[in-house]
Amino acid sequence: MLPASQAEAMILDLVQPLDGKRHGEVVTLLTAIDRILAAPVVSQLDFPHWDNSAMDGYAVRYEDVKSCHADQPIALEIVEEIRAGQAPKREIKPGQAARIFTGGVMPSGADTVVMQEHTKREGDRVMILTAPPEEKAFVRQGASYYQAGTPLLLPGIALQPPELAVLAAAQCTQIKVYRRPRVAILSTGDELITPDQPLQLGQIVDSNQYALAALVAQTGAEPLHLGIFPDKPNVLRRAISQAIATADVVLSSGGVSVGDYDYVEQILAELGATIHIRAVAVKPGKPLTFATFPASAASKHKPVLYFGLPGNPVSALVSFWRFVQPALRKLSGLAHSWGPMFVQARSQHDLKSDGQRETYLWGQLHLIDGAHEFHLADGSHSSGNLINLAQTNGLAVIPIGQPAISKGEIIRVLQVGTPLIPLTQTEQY
Ligand SMILES: Nc1nc2c(c(=O)[nH]1)N[C@H]1C(S)=C(S)[C@@H](COP(=O)(O)OP(=O)(O)OC[C@H]3O[C@@H](n4cnc5c(N)ncnc54)[C@H](O)[C@@H]3O)O[C@H]1N2
Ligand code: MOO
Ligand SMILES: [Mg+2]
Repeated sequence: MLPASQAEAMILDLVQPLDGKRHGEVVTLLTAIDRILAAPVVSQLDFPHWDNSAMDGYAVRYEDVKSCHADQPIALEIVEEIRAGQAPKREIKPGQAARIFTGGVMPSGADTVVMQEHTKREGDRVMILTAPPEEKAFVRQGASYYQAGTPLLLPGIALQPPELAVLAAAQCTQIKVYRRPRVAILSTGDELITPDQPLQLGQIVDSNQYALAALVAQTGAEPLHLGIFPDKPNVLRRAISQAIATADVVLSSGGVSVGDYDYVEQILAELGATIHIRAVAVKPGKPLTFATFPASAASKHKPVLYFGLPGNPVSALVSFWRFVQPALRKLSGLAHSWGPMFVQARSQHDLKSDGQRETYLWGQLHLIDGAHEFHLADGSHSSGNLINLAQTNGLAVIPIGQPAISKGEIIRVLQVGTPLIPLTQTEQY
C-alpha cells in the first residue's frame, strides 16, 4: 500500500495537461466563467487609454495654481466643459481652466485637476480656494496601469469575475480556453439499481454515479454518464474499452478489491493498461486502482487516465477529493493550485483511528473569527454510511501511527466542496 502523498505525487506526475493549441475552444465573455485560459492575452490598448480626470472639478495648468493660497484665491477663465465620453476641443492656455467630470479626457495644456469642493464658480471664472494641489493631482495617467503590447493575462488561470472585467475592458470578446476534460463515469455491480427502480432485497442504489458526476462538473470537467454495468467480465470489458475510446479520464466505482467478482484490475491489464497503483494506505479508500492507457489515434494522442475507485460510497468520494480532483485540475490546463487543499484546524472532538492507514474523518469545517474549527459528523464513520456525509466540507486527517487526537488539538483538514463562509463567535450560536 502506497502512502497517500506518494500516490498523489505519482498520479500528478503521470498527468499530461491538455495542450492549449490542440485542445482549445473559443468561448464568449458570457460563457467564460470558471474556464481556463489557453492562450496569453495581449491588448493593443493602454490602460487608462488616455490621461483622464479622477474627480469632478477643473482641469488646470499646475504652473497657474502652484502659488495659490486660501487667503489669496486664484481666478481662472473656464474655456470648455468636458464630460466623460467627450473629446476636448481646446488647449488650455495660461490663466485658463476646463470644467471636467470624472472620467473626462484631460485637455492638452492642463496637467492637474482641482476637485470641485476646493473651488468657487463665478460665471465663466473659477476661484481656486485652497493651498496648491500637487502637480498632476487627480489625473489618471494614460498607460499607468498597463502598457499596450505587454502580457495582460497569462494562460493557465481560471477566469473569474475580475478577469472577465479585464477581458471586456480590453475588448476581447472571443476567448481561447482549454476544452473541458471529458470524464466517463461507470458504476459496476450486479446489485446496483437506478434511483427510480423498485428496491429488492440486497440491491443498492447507484449513488456513486450522481456524486461523482457532480464532483466532475464542479471541477470544471464534463461528466459522461455511462451508467451501471454488471460484474460480468465481458460486459465490463466492452464498457471500459468504449469509455477509454471516448474520454480523457475514466472513473469506475466498485470491483477493485479482492472479491471473486472484483474484475476491474484484471480487465485493465487485458486491455493493455499500465497499472501504477493498486492500493493506498488511506481509510476510507484503500483499494484504489490507478492506470494509464497509452496515447493512440482514438484517444487523440493523449494517454487516458483510469481511476478504479472503491465501491463503498464514502470511499469513492474521499478517493475523488484526495486523488482525482488534483489530477483533473492539472489535466484541465490550470497552471497551479491543483490541490488538495489542507488547512490547520482545532478539533472540537476526540478523534480515533486504527493507526494503520492515514484516516479521513468527515465533518464540518468552520471559519470562526479567522480560525478554523473542525466538527466531526455524528454517527458511524463506516465507509458504507453516506447518510452523515451530507454537509461535509472537511476531512480531518489522522496520520499513520497516531491513533488518537484529543479535542482541542490542531489537526490537518482537507477542505472539500464549497469555500467556507467566515463566522464570528456570536453568529455561530
Ligand atoms: N477481504 C477483503 N475485503 C475487502 C477489503 C479487503 O482489503 N479485503 N477491502 C474493503 C474495502 S476497504 C473496500 S473500500 C471495499 C471496496 O470494494 P470494491 O471496490 O471491490 O467495491 P464492491 O465490492 O463492488 O462494493 C463495495 C460496497 O460498495 C457498494 N457500492 C458499489 N458500487 C456502488 C455505487 N455505485 N453506489 C453505491 N454503492 C455502491 C456495494 O454495494 C458494496 O456494498 O472492499 C472491502 N472488502
Ligand atoms: O477503504 Mo475502504 O475504503 O476502508 O472502506
Ligand atoms: Mg468488492
